[in-house]
Amino acid sequence: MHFMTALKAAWRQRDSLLCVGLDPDPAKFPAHLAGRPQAIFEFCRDIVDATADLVCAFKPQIAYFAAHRAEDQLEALIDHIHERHPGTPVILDAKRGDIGSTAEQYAVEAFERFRADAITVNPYMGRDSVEPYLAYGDKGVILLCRTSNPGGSDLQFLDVGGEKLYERVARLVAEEWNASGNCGLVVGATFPAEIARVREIVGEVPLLVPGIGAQGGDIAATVAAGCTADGTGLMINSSRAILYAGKNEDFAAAARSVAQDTRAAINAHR
Ligand SMILES: O=C(O)c1cc(=O)[nH]c(=O)n1[C@@H]1O[C@H](COP(=O)(O)O)[C@@H](O)[C@H]1O
Repeated sequence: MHFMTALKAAWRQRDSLLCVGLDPDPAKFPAHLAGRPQAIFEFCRDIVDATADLVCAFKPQIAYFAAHRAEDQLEALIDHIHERHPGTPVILDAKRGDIGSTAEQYAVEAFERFRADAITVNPYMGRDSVEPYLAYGDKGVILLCRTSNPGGSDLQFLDVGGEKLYERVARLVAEEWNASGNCGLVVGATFPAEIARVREIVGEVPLLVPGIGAQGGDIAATVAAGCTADGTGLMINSSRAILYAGKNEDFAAAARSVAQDTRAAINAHR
């Protein structure tokens, strides 16, 4: 299924703009998982099973798996999501960016090895570095635009001939790179004014918005700035605040409870 079709269905069917980020850090796992060879998979699987009916997407962050030589567990996790929770889009957060021939390999990795429905990509190297992902017409390509971190301003806020660099990225994506309708943009919840500006530039293009929860972004301001006229258009990501809500064997139930509250807080402002 086309990533955008699945995303729109998930927004509607789950009544949710919440994306749960899967950033597994074994140092923060409940004690009963210590030393288990598949702990990363088991932790994420239980979070996924406890929250799937509440989300519009899951976003596994590849570094948290690769750092622990656990790419096989990432593969198993994405397979699990597709099999047990069909129709739930999986965004592989890899923030790739390289010359075309290398990008082709990254695209194979994301879409064929890991079977992700979408990937995050850094647009800094320009169009030919993004084309290998765009060539998978049914997969989502979500480009960094105005990132949530303080240092994002170092480059993204530079004036590039009468507009800021992040505005140029938004315009390029909306007007040129999105010919197949499979692009999205990353805009941090920590910068609601820029979410509004990006929404103004890109029309209905979906925005992945990390930065609520642990990074302190404002849910009400994010929703007000970024929703489209039909009350959708956003994948609002929270990772640590949901994953580590509980510290014991009931961690998945604790995660569900925070995910429920977060979805309700988002929906209260749509
Ligand atoms: O592309 C991303 O997902 C991303 C972009 C950005 O600007 N800021 C940002 O925090 N992220 C990711 O979103 C997640 C945020 O995690 P929490 O702060 O724990 O909710 C992490 O996986 C980050 O890598």
